[in-house]
Order: sequence, then C-alpha cells, then structure tokens
Amino acid sequence: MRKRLEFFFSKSFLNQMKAFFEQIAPYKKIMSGSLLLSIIANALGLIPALISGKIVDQYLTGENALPAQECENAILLWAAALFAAYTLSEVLGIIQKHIQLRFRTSFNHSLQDKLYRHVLHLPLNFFNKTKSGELISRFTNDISQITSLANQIILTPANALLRLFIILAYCFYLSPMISLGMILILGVLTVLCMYLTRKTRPLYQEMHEKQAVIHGFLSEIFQGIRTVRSHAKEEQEIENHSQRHRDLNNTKIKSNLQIQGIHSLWSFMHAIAASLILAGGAIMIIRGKMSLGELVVVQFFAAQLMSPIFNILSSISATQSGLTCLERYHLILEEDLDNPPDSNKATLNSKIETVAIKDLSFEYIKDTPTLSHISFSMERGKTYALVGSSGSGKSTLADLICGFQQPSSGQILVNNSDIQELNKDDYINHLAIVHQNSFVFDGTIRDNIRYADANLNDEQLLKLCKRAQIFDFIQSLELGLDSYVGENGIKLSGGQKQRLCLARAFAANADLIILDEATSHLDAINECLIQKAVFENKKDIITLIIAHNLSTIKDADQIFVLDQGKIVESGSHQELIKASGPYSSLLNSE
Ligand SMILES: Nc1ncnc2c1ncn2[C@@H]1O[C@H](COP(=O)(O)OP(=O)(O)OP(=O)(O)O)[C@@H](O)[C@H]1O
Repeated sequence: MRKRLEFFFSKSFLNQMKAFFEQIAPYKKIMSGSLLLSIIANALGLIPALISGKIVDQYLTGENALPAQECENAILLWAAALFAAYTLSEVLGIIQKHIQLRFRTSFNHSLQDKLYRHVLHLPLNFFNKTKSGELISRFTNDISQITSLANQIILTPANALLRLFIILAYCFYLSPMISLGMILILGVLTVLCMYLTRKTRPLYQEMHEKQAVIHGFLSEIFQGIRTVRSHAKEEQEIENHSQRHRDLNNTKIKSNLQIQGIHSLWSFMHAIAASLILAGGAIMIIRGKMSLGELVVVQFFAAQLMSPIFNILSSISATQSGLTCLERYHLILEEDLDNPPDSNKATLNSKIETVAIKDLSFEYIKDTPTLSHISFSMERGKTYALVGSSGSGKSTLADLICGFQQPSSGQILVNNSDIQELNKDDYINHLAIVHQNSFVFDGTIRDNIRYADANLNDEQLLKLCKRAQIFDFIQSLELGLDSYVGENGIKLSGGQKQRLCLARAFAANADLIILDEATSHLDAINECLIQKAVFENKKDIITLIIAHNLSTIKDADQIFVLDQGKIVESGSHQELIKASGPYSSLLNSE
C-alpha cells in the first residue's frame, strides 16, 4: 500500500503525468466537452432512482395514497419524466462516446506519427539493439494503452467521484448511520482491492514484455523462414513458439486469477452491503425513521455505489500499466536522433567534388577498434575500390561514409566540410549505396525503381534497367515494369534483386555511388556488363566499389587494401601487383 502511494507521489509518476498532460494538451477542448457530457449523462442516470422512490412514497404506500385516478395520472407523468431522464442520459452518453472515439483515434494517430517520425530518424545502432517485432509492439500494444490513459486518468475518476459524492450525500441526508456503514464497507473493500491490484500490476508488465518478445521472435522467424526450412527446424521453432506462449499464458492465468479474486471479493462485499442495507432499511421503516420509497432509492444507489469505486480501482491499476507503456514510449523518443529534422546544418550546394577521410577510427564495442586511423581521399570522375578479407571493415567504412555511423575519432570531409556538420538528409540525397543484400519493397518493379525518384517516366526507367542489365528480364515478364516482386523481392532471384537495386541506385542520380558487393549474386557475364556500365558512367561521379572478386575492380583508379581495420596498401591494380604485397596475396588466394 505504501509502495503504491509512493508510486503516485514519486518524481517519476509526476514526470510521467506531466508528459501525459503535455501529450493531450492539444485535445483540451474535445476532452473538456467529453468530460462535461459524461458527467451530465452520469448525473441524469441517478434521477430514475429518485423518481422511483417518489412514486413509491407518494402514490403507492397507503399513508400517502391519493385518489386512484389522480395517482395514475401523476404516475404516468413521473414515468414520462423517468423515460426522458433515461433517454437524455443515453443520448448524451452516445454523443460523449462518439466524441471520445474521435479523441481516441486522433490521439492514437498523433502518438503513432510522432513515434514513427522519430524511429525513422534514429541511428542504425538503435535497430541493431532492438528487435523489429518488439518495436512493432510499442506501436500497437503500448500506444493503445497510452490512448486509454485519458479515460483512466480523467473521465473514469471524475465520473466515479461525482457519483460517489451524490450517492453518499443523499444517503447521509437520509441516514448518517447507513452512509457511515457504506463508507466502512467501501473502505475495507478499497484497501483489499488496492492490495490485490498491486500484485497484479507486475504481472501485467510481465505480460506486455512477454507479448513483445513473442512479436520479436515471430517477425524474426518469418524473415528467416528460408533458413528455418533449410535446417528443417520448423518443429523446433513451433515448440519454441509454443513454449513462449505457455509462459505467457501462465502469466495471463496468474493475473486473471487475481482479477477474478478481486471480482469475487467485490461480489461478496456487495452481497453483504445489500443485505445490511435491506435489514437496516427495513428496521428503520418499522421504527418510522425511513420511508419505503427512500429504501428503494438507497438500494438502487447502493448498487450504483459499487461500480464507481470499482472503476476507480481498476483505473488506478490500468493507469500504472498505461504509464509504464508511456515511459517505454518516451524512452524511444529520448533516443538521440541521427539527423534531427529541425537541424540548421549546412547543405551541399554543389556536386560532391572530393571526399577526404582523415585519420578515422571507429569501434562498435568500446576499446575494440573496427577501423583504425584510416586516411585517403577520392575525387569526382574517378573509381575507387576497397578490398580486403572478410570482416576487415569494408562495409563499416561504407556506412561511415554514408553517415549511418559516426566515427569514434577523425573526420570525413566532403567538399572540405565535415559530414557531421552537414544536413544529413541533404547529404544522403547526393549518395547511392547498393549492398549485397539490398532490400526491395513489396510492390512493382516500377515502384521500386521510382523509390529513388518518383518523377521518372517509363522511358527513363527502361534506360536505367538497361544500364543495370535487368531490361531483358523485365521485357520477358507479362506485366513488365508493373510486375510485383513480393515481400523483400521473394519472386526474384538473388541476381535479379541485385540488378533491381542497382537500377534504383542509378535512378538516384547520385554524385557518390557505393557498390558494396553489389554484383556478388550475378553470373560472370552480367557482372562484367555491369562493371562496364559503372566504369563508362564514372565521369561525373565518384564510384567506390567494395568487392571480393578482384577481377571486377582491376580498372579502378585506386585500390585500397584493408586488413583488420587498417589500410595496409593502396595504388592501381598494376602498382599493387608490382608491390607483391597483401593485394597480390589476395589475388593469388582467389
Ligand atoms: N552492428 C555491429 N555491431 C558490432 N560489430 C559489428 C557490427 N557490424 C559489423 N561488426 C563487426 O565489425 C567488423 C567489420 O565488419 P564489416 O561488415 O565492416 O566487414 P567487411 O569487411 O565488410 O566484411 P565482409 O567482406 O564479410 O562483408 C566485423 O568484425 C564485424 O563482426
């Protein structure tokens, strides 16, 4: 109990509440309207009880009985008023729910947009450490819970407290004894339920975590389905999935048992309260201290009294769970952006003329250098190659040049400006990179190439396809450019996918093009044709080729040999052969 109170007065709780109210600030008006309507609808909902009591006292009990015709007319009038109160309460309730739904959908939308915008600008490192399924869980489960917070923090308690106040005030007016009894029962019940819901909260958190982990694994398995199949691990994965679900179900059952316990306790106390009210009320009627009509009202109110308290307690527990989700949501928003959209960094006003790498070092893991003291430069119109054994750091260097990673020390200067000082969105528009396993979207061939430039017409698209040696393949397809490639290009061969990615890279009309093992899945003829196209188009751009197949880079103006994160040799193909150093060794080992 103390812990629960501590939570509500803790700095973290207050900060989270502040953050929440900042989030819903733009919805002040819609929330106030919704709150007002729900309060009126709720208050109107209590009127029928008062009318019923009045009818019993004034027209049904012998003491107050009036002539029959007069009674019937008055009862009909009161029945009409009761119907009007019910109807008005229902109509206001419907309008309030509609407003609330509009609020929920637009609040949910804005939370989604804000998170999505942020996530898309996060450094690649964030994605290295976060499973995509878990991230999706933040977008679905967490945001849905945050959206419900407005109800839990504002509407439910406000309505519940109002009901509680009206009911207790009325009961107190009739009989302080009965209302004190009610307060006592409610007090005991509240303490018990708070104790039980405190135990439920960690289980809820655990449930969300486990659900997110299951999403993470599902997404991983679907992406790696070929590997699963090729190792015949379907049954093992089914068992793993089942085990995770068993684990999740255990947590669900535990928390549901606790919730059921709370409900049972609630029903039990409700039965005690109803019996006490009936007995106490009947005794008071016999002693002439209460009328039958008043007992009818008190009984009705007693039934109504339970739900507000229960709602407040449930909303306290749901609020805690929602705030945990809000905290996780904010943790992602607090991750530093790679390229803050509002940054006032300089843009490149001309084509890239030079790229100079100065004493650059980089480490993924502290004190374990992946690249050490790299220095070289590249200039427009020339082709460069980066070669070296697997794991020597070639792709990492390409990522650094693109600004996907930040150097631990040293600089990358583009036209003499450090790329850290440049607006990255603008800089990246001057680049094109094709990886060995480049990604294609689930759409048509046309969609995929036009991802780089939406304004390209068919003629330009086909020209790019010719350059990427994929024209003949597209022509052979019944739907040509309109053929669907499937999720991550599942309907294409590895080589076709690479050539489609090359066409997309060519479409970017970049000043600096990086081909990281971009032709590794191609047959020798197509690889040769693409190399030819690359070298033919080198005049206006800087081309950096990363390759294991050294025959594809022998025409490069300069070749850099990387070994264990260091440049150990550089020069043209001929110069390096003459030097009989590491490059020659690589060549001989092919
Ligand atoms: N995200 C990462 N986190 C930690 N270490 C990484 C990460 N990516 C790569 N590495 C490590 O950095 C080193 C260089 O990897 P990199 O991919 O740059 O090598 P490469 O020369 O391109 O290899 P390959 O020719 O096989 O593609 C490797 O030891 C690799 O294990």
